[in-house]
Amino acid sequence: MRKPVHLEAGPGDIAPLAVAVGDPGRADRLASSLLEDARLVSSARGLRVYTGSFNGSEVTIATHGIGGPSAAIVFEELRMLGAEVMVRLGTSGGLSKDLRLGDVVVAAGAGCYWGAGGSIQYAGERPICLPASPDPLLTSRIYRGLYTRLGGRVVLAPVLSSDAFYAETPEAAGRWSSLGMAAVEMELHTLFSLSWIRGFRSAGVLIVSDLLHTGGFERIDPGELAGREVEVGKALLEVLTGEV
Ligand SMILES: CSC[C@H]1O[C@H](OP(=O)(O)O)[C@H](O)[C@@H]1O
Ligand SMILES: Nc1ncnc2[nH]cnc12
Repeated sequence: MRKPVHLEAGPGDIAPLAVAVGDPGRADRLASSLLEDARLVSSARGLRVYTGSFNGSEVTIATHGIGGPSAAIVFEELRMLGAEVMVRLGTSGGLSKDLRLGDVVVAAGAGCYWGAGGSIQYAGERPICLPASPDPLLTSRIYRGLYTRLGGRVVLAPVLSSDAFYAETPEAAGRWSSLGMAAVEMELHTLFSLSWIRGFRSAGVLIVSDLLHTGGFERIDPGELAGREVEVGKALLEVLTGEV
């Protein structure tokens, strides 16, 4: 197996259980609010990675940056350093009219534009469609655990991983929604595809931070999002480190 060339962490710095986030500020918040004895094990390129403990279990909280290609490098290197389970805790734009700001989407799968996110380059010379599905048992456990802990504001549905945040339009959002996807984000197609290629378990949990179906790109208040990240992060870590 190759050695990491981006993360500065070494052997023993990464826990088997990793929560991955796009925003380094979210990694800071989750580590300081939820982990005991958190230590910063990498900050190369501003992608801060912490390892500490939650409920007596060792956990890594890692930043993967924005977009599939950046995220793929971090997922690959976390795997090289010993991660066996990776759960992305991200934000997303709501496509389904049933979603409100702050709701949570647990990803049942991820679509993408053909060739997006760097994933296609893993598919070989005559590209095939990679299976972009999370670990089904882990996903079911997370969905049930979050539904109970977050008072039901949780849906289980496929999402779209886009490569172009500012190219999204209400029309595109309507089309994606009509194809069955509840929310749009940017890295889960890459995470799910890689999980089967590299042999780790994955799942995706997304807080709805903006609504695309309203046409106005309505966005959550930053303070409310920060609080919701910690609330959802705590519930997620309880599920991931608990029994069953
Ligand atoms: C809001 S900019 C796009 C950025 O946000 C989403 O996830 P995260 O909040 O974890 O960064 C999306 O997937 C992109 O990474
Ligand atoms: N509209 C959106 N598109 C992609 N990623 C997002 N993350 C939060 N909102 C998003």
